[in-house]
Amino acid sequence: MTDLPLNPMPTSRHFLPENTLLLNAMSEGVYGFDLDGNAVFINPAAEQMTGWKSEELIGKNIHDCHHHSHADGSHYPQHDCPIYRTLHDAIPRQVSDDVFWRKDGSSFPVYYSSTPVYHQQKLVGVIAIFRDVSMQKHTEQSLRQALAQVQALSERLASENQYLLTELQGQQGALGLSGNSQPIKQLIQQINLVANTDSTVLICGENGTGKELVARSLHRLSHRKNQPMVSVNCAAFSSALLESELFGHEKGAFTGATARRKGRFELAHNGTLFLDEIAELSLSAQSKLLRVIQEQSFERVGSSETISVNIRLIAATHHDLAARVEQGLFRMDLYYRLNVFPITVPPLRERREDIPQLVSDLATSLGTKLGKKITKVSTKGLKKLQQYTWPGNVRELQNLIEREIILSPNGQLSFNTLPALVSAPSATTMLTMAEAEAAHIVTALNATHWRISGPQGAAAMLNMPASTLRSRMKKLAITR
Ligand SMILES: Nc1ncnc2c1ncn2[C@@H]1O[C@H](COP(=O)(O)OP(=O)(O)OP(=O)(O)O)[C@@H](O)[C@H]1O
Repeated sequence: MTDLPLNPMPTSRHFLPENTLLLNAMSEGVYGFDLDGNAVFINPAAEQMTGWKSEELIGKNIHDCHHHSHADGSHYPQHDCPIYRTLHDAIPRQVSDDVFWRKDGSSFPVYYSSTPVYHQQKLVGVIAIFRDVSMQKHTEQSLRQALAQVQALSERLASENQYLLTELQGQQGALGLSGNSQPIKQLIQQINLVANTDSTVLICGENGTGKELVARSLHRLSHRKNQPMVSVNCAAFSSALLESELFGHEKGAFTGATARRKGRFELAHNGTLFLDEIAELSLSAQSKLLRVIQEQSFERVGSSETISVNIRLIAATHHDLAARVEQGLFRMDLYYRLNVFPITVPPLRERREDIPQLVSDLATSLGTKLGKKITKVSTKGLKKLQQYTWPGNVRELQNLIEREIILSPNGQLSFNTLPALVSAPSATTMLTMAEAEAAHIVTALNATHWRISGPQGAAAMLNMPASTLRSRMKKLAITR
């Protein structure tokens, strides 16, 4: 019988001899080290990653073979190596910013762990498990580069946006509202008074006077300016569609509702909701709107879940809303809810002195849009513009200037091509405003064979919606 020492010295066989099959099958590299730091076990994955064969390394100091230098090539002393530190203090470690050197002198980034191994409660060595993380590092690097590009782009966009906003403000004055007449000054004063409150504003005025521009100014001057301003043209939707447009809908709420959709109220949360052509709301939509204004909450079409929102409401109409209340077409309670702070945008014919500045500002911005530099506007032409009644207001003037710029060969606007109806009646044949307007409408009707709507109709010629033309005809008692 051979005498066995009381505490036999552990050998490599104590390194998991039963588990070598399992270790050999692992895709991570596995090294076993004895207490001197010499290799006692190497699996095939480690061989493949480093290029060193097991038989070339067993019994040798692995640190000297492929952990001798840092990634930058500087010396890596063995006592600094986390694996060897584990051999001495038995503390497990994980490292993700190191490299291993291959037999051929190249290196690869590794993630590794060093774990102490015990036999009969005595430390006998360390197991190091490592993975080649070149791919991950490469992907990480690409992602970092992509992120840096996205950040640079978004910074550029933000500064371009800031630049464009400044340009726009420079071109059109603080509010984008050209004009210096008393009515415009009063309008700007009202805007400044109410902009930074949460009060509902009702903007009234004829078509093309600048109601939407006023709404945008109110939003831009409010504390909500960095939140969205969401616009809805109530005349553009049928009453059924308008409800889902305003309040959103659940999937399957109606035929064609193939997905859940947020409504404009939800989209405008914390911002401003601009309801244009408010008079066109159906009575059913009016009562729903009233509830939202009262409770600041609503349900999506097809849902019973109540959604709360914080919204500043601005409404606009070219109709006389009070008259529509009298006619039973508009709910009185909603009218009072909307009419908290009414603003009336004056028609262009009541502020003709603004026409020169409007022409100058509009010609500059339209010239830029059309790629033409406008150098001159004839005084005779300007006078003609100031004598016209402008039923289509600033929009009509804008369209006229655009046409004139397109037709002008030399960057000079003379307005010679204006139809006869634009020229002023002589002093002896001076008409009242209503007479002039009626005459203008009748001329357009005659020219279109009394067709009101459609692209060949008088409304299109006058740059106004057919409904507006009909109501003007009614007001001015124009019949065929
Ligand atoms: N004071 C102004 N200064 C410069 N541009 C203006 C002014 N008023 C209106 N405009 C321009 O005229 C056009 C018509 O204005 P806007 O759409 O705001 O009118 P609106 O009253 O909302 O018209 P509608 O009732 O038809 O919706 C816009 O292009 C707008 O920028």
